[in-house]
Amino acid sequence: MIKVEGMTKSFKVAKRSTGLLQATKALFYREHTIVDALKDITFTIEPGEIVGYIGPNGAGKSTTIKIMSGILVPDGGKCNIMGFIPWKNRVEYVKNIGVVFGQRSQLWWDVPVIDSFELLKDIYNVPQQEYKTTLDLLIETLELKDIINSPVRQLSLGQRMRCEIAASLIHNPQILFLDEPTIGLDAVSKIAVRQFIKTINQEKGVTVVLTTHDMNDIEALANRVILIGKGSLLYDGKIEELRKRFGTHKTITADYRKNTNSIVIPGTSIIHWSPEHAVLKLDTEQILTSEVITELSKKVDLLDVTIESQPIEDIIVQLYKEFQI
Ligand SMILES: Nc1ncnc2c1ncn2[C@@H]1O[C@H](COP(=O)(O)OP(=O)(O)OP(=O)(O)O)[C@@H](O)[C@H]1O
Repeated sequence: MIKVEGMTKSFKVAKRSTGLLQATKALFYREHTIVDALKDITFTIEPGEIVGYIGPNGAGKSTTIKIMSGILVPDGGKCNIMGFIPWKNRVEYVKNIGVVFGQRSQLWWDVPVIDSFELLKDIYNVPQQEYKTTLDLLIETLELKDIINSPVRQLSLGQRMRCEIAASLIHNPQILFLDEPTIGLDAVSKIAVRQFIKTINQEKGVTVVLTTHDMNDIEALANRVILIGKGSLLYDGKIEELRKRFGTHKTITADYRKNTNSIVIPGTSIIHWSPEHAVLKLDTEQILTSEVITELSKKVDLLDVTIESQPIEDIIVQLYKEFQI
């Protein structure tokens, strides 16, 4: 459905000069630097997938989304989405995609939300009956009933984001590009947005490409991640695989009957210890979790044990360090 091959994009950025002399010079002659936003990016996305497109600030995520939505033209490489070249067949192509930029609004600021929806219906030529069915569904699932008649400027960020997502789906697209859809939202709104993305993916088969800095979004939604850094693709695979390969730390929390001997188990480190409670960290490449529990039960009279895998957030931070991005 989405095929990106060897995609490159650079930006020419004017160097900013400091000092009066340099600023005067810059009036006549401007120095430029080239920022390689994307270097040889290749991936394929199948219909019905939810893919998390992640990377640190400035990695090239938004640039990729902009190219895939037809807003930007790459310098090199190929991009074929549902048989379209996004920036060439833009008018026809955009009927098939929905785009949400969390930091920017596609709704008209001063008019009631419903008027923006009506306008989008006309822009995309959505038949009245189809529009009504879609709108009813969006109003119900995104809980828009009480806000749809308010102008966008009066909405909270969470309310606006729900309207943005609805707006991107008015024309029933098969692909949804979401660029940081949960940025700045409170916990409840984040969960609502995630739930909705899941629903349209499962019930309507919409393919979703999602960029986010919130790893909870990724864990809740994506089963595959594409990691980019400094414009290069660094990892493309399943989240479980990412965990297996990079998330080798586990935390074991144990409660036991009073025992004043400290707990030393090779392959583990003690994060916290008290006579009735201990928290150990282990590296599964050095010792199995089951071996640690066995050793623990030899040393203390266990009452309760919990095992926690390394949070995906930690794994990603570790990856950023490893790839030096
Ligand atoms: N219009 C532009 N002009 C000049 N440079 C740009 C432009 N757009 C992006 N860049 C540069 O390209 C690089 C990639 O930017 P991009 O916005 O794609 O990153 P990102 O991964 O989306 O970052 P963030 O997480 O901060 O949103 C950055 O170095 C950025 O400064």
